[in-house]
Amino acid sequence: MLLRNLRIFRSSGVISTLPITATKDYIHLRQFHTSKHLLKRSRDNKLSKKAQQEENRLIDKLLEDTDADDEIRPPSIDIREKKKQLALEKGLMKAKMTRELNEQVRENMGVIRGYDKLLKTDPLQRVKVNLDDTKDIQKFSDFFVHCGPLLRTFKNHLGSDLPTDFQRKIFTLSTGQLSTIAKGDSGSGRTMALIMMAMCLNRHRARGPGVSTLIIVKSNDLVLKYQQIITKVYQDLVNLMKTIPIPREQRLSFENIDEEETILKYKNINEMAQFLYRSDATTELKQQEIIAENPLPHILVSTPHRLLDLLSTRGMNFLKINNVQQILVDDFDTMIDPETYLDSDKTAPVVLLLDYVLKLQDYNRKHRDPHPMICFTVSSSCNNSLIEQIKEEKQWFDWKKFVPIGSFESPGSLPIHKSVPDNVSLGSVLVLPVIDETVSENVDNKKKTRKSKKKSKGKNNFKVELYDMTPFEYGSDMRTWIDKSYRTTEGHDAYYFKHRNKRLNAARKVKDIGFEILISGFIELHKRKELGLKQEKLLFVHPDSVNGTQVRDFLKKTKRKGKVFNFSDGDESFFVDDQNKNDFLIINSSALPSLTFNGLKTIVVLGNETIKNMSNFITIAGRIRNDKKGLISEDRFPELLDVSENGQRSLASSTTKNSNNSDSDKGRIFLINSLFEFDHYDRNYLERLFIRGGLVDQFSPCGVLEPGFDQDAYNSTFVPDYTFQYFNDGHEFQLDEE
Ligand SMILES: Nc1ncnc2c1ncn2[C@@H]1O[C@H](COP(=O)(O)OP(=O)(O)OP(=O)(O)O)[C@@H](O)[C@H]1O
Repeated sequence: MLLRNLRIFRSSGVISTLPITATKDYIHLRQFHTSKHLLKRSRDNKLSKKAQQEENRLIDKLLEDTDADDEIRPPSIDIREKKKQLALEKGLMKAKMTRELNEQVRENMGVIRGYDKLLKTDPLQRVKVNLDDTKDIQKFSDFFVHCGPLLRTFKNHLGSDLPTDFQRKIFTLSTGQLSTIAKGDSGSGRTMALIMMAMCLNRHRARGPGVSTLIIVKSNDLVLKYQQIITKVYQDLVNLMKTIPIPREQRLSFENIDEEETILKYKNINEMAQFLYRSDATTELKQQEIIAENPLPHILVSTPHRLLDLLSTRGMNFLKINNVQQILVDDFDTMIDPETYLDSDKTAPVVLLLDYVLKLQDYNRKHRDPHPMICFTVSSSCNNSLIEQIKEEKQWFDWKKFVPIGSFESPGSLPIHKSVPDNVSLGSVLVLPVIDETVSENVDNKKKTRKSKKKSKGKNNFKVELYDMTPFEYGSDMRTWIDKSYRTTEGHDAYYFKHRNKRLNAARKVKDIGFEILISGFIELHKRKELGLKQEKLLFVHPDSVNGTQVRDFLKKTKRKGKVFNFSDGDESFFVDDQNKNDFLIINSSALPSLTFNGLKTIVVLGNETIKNMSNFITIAGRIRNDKKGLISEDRFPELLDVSENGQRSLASSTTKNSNNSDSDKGRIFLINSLFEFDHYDRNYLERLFIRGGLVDQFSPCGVLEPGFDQDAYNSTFVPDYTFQYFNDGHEFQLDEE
């Protein structure tokens, strides 16, 4: 073989001699390299066409032989294989790098404070905020250019031009039209963020006419809240523009904005924004008339129900939402099943609406951003399975332009930081009804006097005793918290809700008595001077099974006045409005999301049943604000876990307290349950809520512990079904079913 090749080379006239040495391997190697080298040279030589053909034929043959004959192929240098291998590795490396970068972006976006130049990946390159790295404080104007006067109006409205941490994150993404599911704590400025994003948006010219921002909110009250804020800001803006005492042209250059690009181009509020909610026939008709006159408002705010009503009765030509630039959903998780999210038997109206609206969008348009930007705000109790489900089941997002805000992964599904802020303490009161001998004697006594008859009329034949529920000892071991929250068969929300529903199906009369016990308990509590409840205005939160007027009527017994919440009456400012002489504001727990009650310090919750689920619990507690603006500062949500060297997690900041709320800054929640009904499952539900809320601070309002609580019997009802194991770094653990 070797000799044959040598002959070929000689006959091609390219070489005359080839060094042959005694070592076989050396010959192979040397020959291989030399052959290749000479082959290349021979191709380069200017031979006659015929000679070249012959040359090529021979070269090809040689190459074939080279490939076929292992003897002359150097054992470890197969160039083609090597090349393939390299290409593969390069590809893999590139994919790995892209993955790593994406992960880095995703992680960093959770804590992003602005534009980080170093992370040059697709999503971040889209972010247009070009912040000076040395600048720590960003203002609204860093995110929204061309909105000078509007931002000035917002500044007047909020008393500040500094965004909250949550707002910084969501505004950063919106500058690049990046979609998000944004997790935010109570009072982090979520609602205001959406309002600003809608009002400061300049519609892409290429999109043509249409509704620019569709905002979907849970309740009628919330639509009214959006209406109130948007209308006020718009009016203030119009007034501001009227008062600027310089000619229009100069005014524009002075402000360095193009006025036509701002919302001032809309001639009136109806052109700028419209608000849809279910109401009486006249109001609904009025809403339709406004749409008919102004079919393309810049902003459309609606509840899912009302928009579905309109789309099904009037069709999509009536309301042009087929070409929106942004879809913003406030408190998305409160509109779906809070436990199973989309995996529920019933499709939630908001899901139906999003399916429909997003199908309507014209994806084939040839402008740069055909897919609308979508932002959902969600509460801090949401976990990763929400994003996973939406990814699996829905075509809503363009995932290439999606970055979540906040951490959806958490060790053991416990929150990384508190979700019930530490400006709130909770006292759990148990009410024991005791037969009141004096009243029952009077009732039984056939020979009652007229006076005693009068006295017993309308009075219960029981009195009440109040006790503190035994506070939960959280301990400092994270494994115990996880065990208690997730790993017991009977200690699950689904199990508890079934149990609770059975009780809710009881006869009306039984329920009424239960309710009466709770209110009587509150009346007794209210008398206790040391709690100072008589000097305060209180928020009364009640469950669906009673209505506000019932609660108000019962509360008359305290000789203080109550008012059932009505947004239109300006009840958000109930606690700071000195003109309002009522003492109690009464509201259903489902109506609470997104309401801001400035000055609120004390909440009374009527029974476990009022707390619908974890997210509702966070919402109730999140109504108490420690800041005059109505925000809750970030440091009120401290980290829950402190990972020590041995991988054990120790309690970072929260402890059980047995005080009557000595911290004057703290708000109080009085949760009232009837000892008559309160069983292990109720207690366990609370324990899980308290742990998952971030080890809620507890206080003891009554100073007397409940009688007869058997801690061992309770513990043995909720035994963990799983064990787990820590990895060295203390973060990871593995569940093993026992
Ligand atoms: N950047 C800001 N500067 C000052 N005040 C603000 C700012 N953002 C919002 N606020 C005010 O803080 C209060 C709460 O804001 P907002 O309702 O947006 O919070 P939220 O996160 O939606 O609260 P919730 O827990 O009710 O959902 C409002 O009165 C609002 O006007």
